[in-house]
Amino acid sequence: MSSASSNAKSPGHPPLAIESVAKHFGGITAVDGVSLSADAGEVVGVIGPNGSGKSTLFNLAAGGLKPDAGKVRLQGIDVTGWPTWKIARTGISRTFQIPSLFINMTVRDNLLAAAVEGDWQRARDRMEDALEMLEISHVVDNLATELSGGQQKLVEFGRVCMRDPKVILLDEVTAGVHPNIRQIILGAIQRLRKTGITFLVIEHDMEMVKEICDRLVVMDQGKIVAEGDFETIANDTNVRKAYLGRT
Ligand SMILES: Nc1ncnc2c1ncn2[C@@H]1O[C@H](COP(=O)(O)OP(=O)(O)OP(=O)(O)O)[C@@H](O)[C@H]1O
Repeated sequence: MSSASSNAKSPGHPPLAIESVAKHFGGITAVDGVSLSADAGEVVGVIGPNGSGKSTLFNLAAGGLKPDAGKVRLQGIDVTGWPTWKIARTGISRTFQIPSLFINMTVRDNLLAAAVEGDWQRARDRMEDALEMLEISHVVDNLATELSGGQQKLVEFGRVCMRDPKVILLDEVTAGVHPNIRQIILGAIQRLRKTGITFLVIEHDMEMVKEICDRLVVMDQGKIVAEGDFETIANDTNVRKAYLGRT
């Protein structure tokens, strides 16, 4: 797991800064000039109705997509348009709504395959930490196909931890999982944020958002329409319009 010192803020540079990014798909504007930055150890919730641009924003930050305009900076380094593997090695790592594991490999090999360092002892230590934190040590020799959907989400979270991340993007990580697994995930986020890791989380589960997020940004039609703490957002008219539609 990363140490607090290795995730220390570079002076003047937030861990993650997204600056006026935009992405179009043909005639559709999926993300329309979004700016967002997050501090070390902060958990920022990204919410909004279906199709509002949340996943596209994650893809722009993590390298799955290249923005048509704008910049993504990681601790001040311009990583805009870098390939996913290079961005992951630099420190932004993400999970997907549907876990993307190597299904015919064991949990152990799935974790070790995500290691970024050539030092195998450190990689094994990091794996042991992840297995213990996520309470999946007992399935370490199981194939990914033998796991429940919730356990697969835990392994995907573990794979992110193997990459020594500074910023973790979680895409609906607790959707559809058993309450016990949800608690394990919440505990892991709390533990990792204390080491200085920054989180951006896409969530539809408002209880989770209320429990874990320091700040929320609300997206609608590719733009940020509101920003603030849970109470502020819950009472914001733009947010109600976004979720309930316009008259
Ligand atoms: N690869 C693509 N090609 C064409 N249009 C796309 C593509 N990806 C996303 N879109 C469109 O961009 C808009 C934003 O989609 P996006 O998936 O980012 O929204 P979202 O907020 O993550 O939605 P959800 O909550 O349903 O996952 C939608 O209109 C979607 O149809």
